[in-house]
Amino acid sequence: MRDVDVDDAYANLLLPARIREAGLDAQDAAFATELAYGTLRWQGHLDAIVVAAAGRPMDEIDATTRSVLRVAVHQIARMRVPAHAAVHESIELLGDHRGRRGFANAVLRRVTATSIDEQVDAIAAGMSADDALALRAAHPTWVVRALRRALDAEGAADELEALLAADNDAPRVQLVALPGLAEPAELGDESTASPLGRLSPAGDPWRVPAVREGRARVQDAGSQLAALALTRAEPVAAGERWLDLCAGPGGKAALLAAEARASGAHLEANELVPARAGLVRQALAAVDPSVEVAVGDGRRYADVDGVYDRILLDAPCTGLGALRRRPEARWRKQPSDVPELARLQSQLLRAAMRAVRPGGLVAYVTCSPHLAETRAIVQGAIADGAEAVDTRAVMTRIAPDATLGGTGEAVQLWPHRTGTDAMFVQLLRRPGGDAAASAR
Ligand SMILES: C[S@@+](CC[C@H](N)C(=O)[O-])C[C@H]1O[C@@H](n2cnc3c(N)ncnc32)[C@H](O)[C@@H]1O
Repeated sequence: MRDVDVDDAYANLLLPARIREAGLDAQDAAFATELAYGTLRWQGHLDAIVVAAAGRPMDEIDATTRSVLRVAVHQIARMRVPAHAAVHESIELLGDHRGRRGFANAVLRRVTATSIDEQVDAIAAGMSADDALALRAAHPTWVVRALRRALDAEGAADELEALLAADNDAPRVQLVALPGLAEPAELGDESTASPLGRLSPAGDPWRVPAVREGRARVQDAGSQLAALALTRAEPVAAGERWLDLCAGPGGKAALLAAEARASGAHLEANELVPARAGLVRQALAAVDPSVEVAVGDGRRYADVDGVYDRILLDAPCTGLGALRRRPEARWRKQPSDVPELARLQSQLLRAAMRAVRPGGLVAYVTCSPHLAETRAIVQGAIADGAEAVDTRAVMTRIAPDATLGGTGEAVQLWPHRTGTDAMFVQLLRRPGGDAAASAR
């Protein structure tokens, strides 16, 4: 917790390694995971309780004590750990540092003196309605507002609380059976929104042989649907050239590569960050090691005119649609990230629309429902001449049972409806070319 707090470590990379080092059994590993991920998801909420009890802001509490207090209050507020046990174990984590122990003891005595609900009600009194909702649902207020605007755009603002609750639920791991290499039935019995997907059986997904053998992967069903929208929008002609423009770490590239192999298309991948390009190569190794992975800024494809038949632009974004999978992410993002990302997204989409051939398809995808990263970017491309393809019709054909959101011809998936991350998908066609070229 301290490494995430102080060094900006990623919990989902750090925790599995720490659990392995500690040699925890499955039950203790599950408990440690809920302690860490739950505390990180609820951090803003827990901090408000700690600050009220401590009478000082979090940044005036040393990092170790801060982390210990958050974990302790999470156990008291949200897990079924008896308060005396949570307090005792937490204080022990502070070793023999008398100052920290005394302070933490005093704070936790206050926290355990009344019910958590009463404390939260007292903190919320006098707050604006948005701030109070943000406190109760443990999201920053600007994120609550952005999510409400995105839901409101499709007339579903009344689903906001359900969405916030879904963000706070630990999601089950979802798997994809790579076409031509594995069948979904090999992965388990519980289906997902994707025709290629299954919920991972409880425990480590590596216990599933197809996952160990690289024939299946961990992947959210929303990501699967986004990739399939591009590959299955219309028939593939042998020899088509596909590009995954922002491919790292390679989840969708692996699925695109399997789809390309099955249909006689050729995939190329590109990624800005060299280390992430390495992850793309790893992801592709079991599917098609011959896929070329270029390293560089995707905006340079603006100089490549009309070369590709299909391009996936899974754009760098705020990730506000995947908050349930990245426990600490919501507290790290800033509203000021949005305009900067939107500028990059527009430039990348302009490059993709140039690099695709006339009549070819670009899938613009984000794992964020923020309207500035979704609708506004697509509207910009359409103003520049791109043609919107009815993505809803394509997705309905691929996933007939999924409850699709979105406005116009775009698809917006939602965790509380489809059990997926909140992926946004819009297929765009470069004007010109002829219909025959699309179905060569
Ligand atoms: C949303 S992620 C892509 C996820 C990937 N499609 C997958 O399914 O695993 C966006 C990626 O774009 C990369 N990126 C950021 N800026 C870029 C740029 N200017 N050109 C190319 N890639 C970029 C990021 O490093 C990141 O790996």
